[in-house]
Formats: sequence, C-alpha cells, structure tokens
Amino acid sequence: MLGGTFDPVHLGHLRSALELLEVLQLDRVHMVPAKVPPLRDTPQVTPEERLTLLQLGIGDTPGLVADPRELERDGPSYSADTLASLRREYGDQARLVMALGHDAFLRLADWHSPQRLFELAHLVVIDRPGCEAPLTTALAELIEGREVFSPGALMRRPAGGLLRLALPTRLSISATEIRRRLASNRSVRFLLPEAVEGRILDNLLYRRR
Ligand SMILES: Nc1ncnc2c1ncn2[C@@H]1O[C@H](COP(=O)(O)OP(=O)(O)OP(=O)(O)O)[C@@H](O)[C@H]1O
Ligand SMILES: O=C(O)c1ccc[n+]([C@@H]2O[C@H](COP(=O)([O-])O)[C@@H](O)[C@H]2O)c1
Repeated sequence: MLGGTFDPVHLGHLRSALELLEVLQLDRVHMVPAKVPPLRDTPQVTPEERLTLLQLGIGDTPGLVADPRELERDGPSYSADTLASLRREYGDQARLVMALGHDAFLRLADWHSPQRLFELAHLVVIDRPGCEAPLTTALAELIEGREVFSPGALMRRPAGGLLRLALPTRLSISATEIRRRLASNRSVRFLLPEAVEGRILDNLLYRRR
C-alpha cells in the first residue's frame, strides 16, 4: 500500500509505486487516497476528485491499483484501519508492505496506533530528496529492533519489519510545488501525467480563487 493525499498525484508518487513493485517483487501496489488526511489541513480538492486524478494517472499501468477504500470510511483516514482492511482481504500469511516517503516517516510516532502498523505490515521508507532530518527519540524507540537491510530479509515474514530504500529514480517533485505553480498560472508539464494535467487545467482545479 502507498497511501497519500494525492493532492494531486504526480510522477514522484507513480515512479515510486512502480519501482517498489519491481524492487520488492510485489504482486501489486494499492495507491490509496486519504479521504480525511489525519495530520494536515483539508485538501483543496475533494476525495472523489483526487481519486479520479489518481485513476487517470495510473491509467492501465500493470500492477498499480487506485484503491478507493478510504473514501468509504468516515472520520480521519487512519492507515492502521486501511492496513487492517487489506490484511482481512489478503489473509494472515500474505506479506503486506506499507510504503511511505521519508518526510512522512519522520512523523510516524504521531500517527494513530503506530505499533499496530507493524503488527499489520512491514514499513518501507522511500528516500526523498531534501528530507534528511534526524529521527526523534520517539521514532527511534518505535522502530527499535525492526530494521532489516534487504528486500529478501523483509519478505521472510508477513509483517513487522522496516526497510529504508533508495529507489533507482529519486524525483524531487511535490504536490505543494505543483499547487503553487497552478495557483500562479505556471506550467506543471512533465511533473505529472498528461491526462492528470489535462483534467486539472480543463476544470480550473487549484486555481487561486
Ligand atoms: N517525489 C516523491 N518521491 C518519493 N516519495 C514521495 C514523493 N512525493 C510524495 N511521496 C510520498 O508519497 C506519499 C504521499 O504523498 P503526498 O500525497 O503527501 O504527496 P506530497 O507531494 O508529499 O504532497 P504535499 O506536498 O502536499 O505534502 C507520502 O508517503 C510521501 O512521502
Ligand atoms: O494513520 C495515521 O495516523 C496517519 C497520519 C498521517 C498520515 N497518514 C497517512 O500517510 C499517508 C501520507 O500522508 P500525507 O499527509 O503526507 O499525504 C496518507 O495515506 C495518510 O493517510 C496516516
């Protein structure tokens, strides 16, 4: 699972999802837009629209799935609930991975039931340019004894490990920068898929009101 606000989805997300699929030899990557992201302000664009943009971005890419399950729940979109739902779907023995960028990882100790995340899945932290801050004490305690150093070591068990990965392509693209550009009428070409760009421009999304 790769969860996100996806406000909007961009090539940093999509390349990461594809490379996770290859490097970890996964069956599929569920990309799950958060209906109510727990630790940030309400996104500018509705969950349904962010899901539509994600579907357009993924297109027919084999192995990537635009997963609407968080849109079906009310309240904050806690990842522990999403992983529990995936665990129910795939069963106890499936190897389940939650991937997140290093910036999101740095705040993991503030998440809802962070220990439970490790009961339900492995965590894979994707290196992201410009996000090299040190770990807090709370985060260091949370991950103590969990780190492994290869995909093979991670995949021996269904859950509970932590792997930090430098994926082959590191893109310093962020949704914040894309929203800024759109708000000031600057180009976002080549930062996100053309179909996503087209829908955003056609519907005047992220324009300053
Ligand atoms: N360029 C990128 N490379 C690797 N991981 C990324 C990249 N952009 C986002 N991610 C990760 O993807 C997940 C979802 O990201 P999110 O939807 O918040 O996008 P974002 O670009 O970080 O958005 P914003 O700028 O609005 O915070 C997070 O775990 C985030 O760390
Ligand atoms: O479960 C939580 O408490 C929690 C707290 C913060 C973020 N998350 C999830 O982490 C993913 C990235 O979040 P964000 O805000 O960086 O887009 C997204 O799927 C969020 O739902 C989850």
